[in-house]
Amino acid sequence: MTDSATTDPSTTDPDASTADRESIDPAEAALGARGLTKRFGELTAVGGVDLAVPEGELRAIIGPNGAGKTTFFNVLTNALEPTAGSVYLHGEEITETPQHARPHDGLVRSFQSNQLFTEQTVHENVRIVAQTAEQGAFSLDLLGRGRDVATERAREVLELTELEDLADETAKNLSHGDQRRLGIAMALATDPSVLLLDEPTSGLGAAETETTADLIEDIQSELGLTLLLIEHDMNIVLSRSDRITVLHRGEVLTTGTPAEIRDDDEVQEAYLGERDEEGSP
Ligand SMILES: Nc1ncnc2c1ncn2[C@@H]1O[C@H](COP(=O)(O)OP(=O)(O)OP(=O)(O)O)[C@@H](O)[C@H]1O
Repeated sequence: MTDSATTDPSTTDPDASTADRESIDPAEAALGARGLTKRFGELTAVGGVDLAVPEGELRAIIGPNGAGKTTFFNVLTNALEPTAGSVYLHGEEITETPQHARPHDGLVRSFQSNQLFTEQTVHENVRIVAQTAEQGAFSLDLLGRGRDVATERAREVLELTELEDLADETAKNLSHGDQRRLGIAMALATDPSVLLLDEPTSGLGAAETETTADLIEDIQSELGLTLLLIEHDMNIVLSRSDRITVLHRGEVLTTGTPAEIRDDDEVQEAYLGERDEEGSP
């Protein structure tokens, strides 16, 4: 885990703005956002969010249902065009970069199960993505070098994600948890520097949740990736994240270390308030 707690001004200044709670400027972060906003008509799903994730940090994004987490991911990747604000990747502004070009810059989101090539093997799924990522470098690839590089990359990624034993299995036959793992492997095949994971453990049982969390921690430490993770499982969030950003009604409620977030009254109120509104105990 990265030790960034010592530079967190929110520990000394309770009135610090949300931007001040970040230890660095968004424009200098591995992944940054400034004033990022997405409106759907009258509804502001994401309203002026500032985020600055340093290199190598595992940052979780949490918040009650409807807080804007998925919309925030969508505007970071330009799957949805932001209404306002800026996005930065390794110090470069990428707000105008189209969605399809962002993996080339290193910003990648894990593949969802509906994006798998279900009739292909696990190895083919990863190789196809690796080869597509290589295409720029090997566009006149008459000797098939791109395919060789992609095959080798797929082998490395399957080893890293512990999918080698399932390499020849057809993707549609995988368990839910292994399909999630394959979605992460496919993202890694593009050689990202910043990886976005949207609820990687949702719908998984306790054992598969733990193995997926172990995998996420392993790939972060082995590849030195910067990771942004939307996650509902608070045990995972509190035990695995370096820092946590809490979204509430489209805005950053606070950012802090797991210990700070666990003890934050405002965070507890946000979650409890939401439960009250839903009528749950
Ligand atoms: N395409 C859309 N058109 C209109 N409203 C939308 C759209 N996408 C999301 N919203 C609304 O924006 C708000 C934020 O939704 P979002 O899915 O980003 O929240 P979330 O924090 O990811 O929620 P959950 O934890 O339930 O997945 C919600 O009120 C949602 O209904």
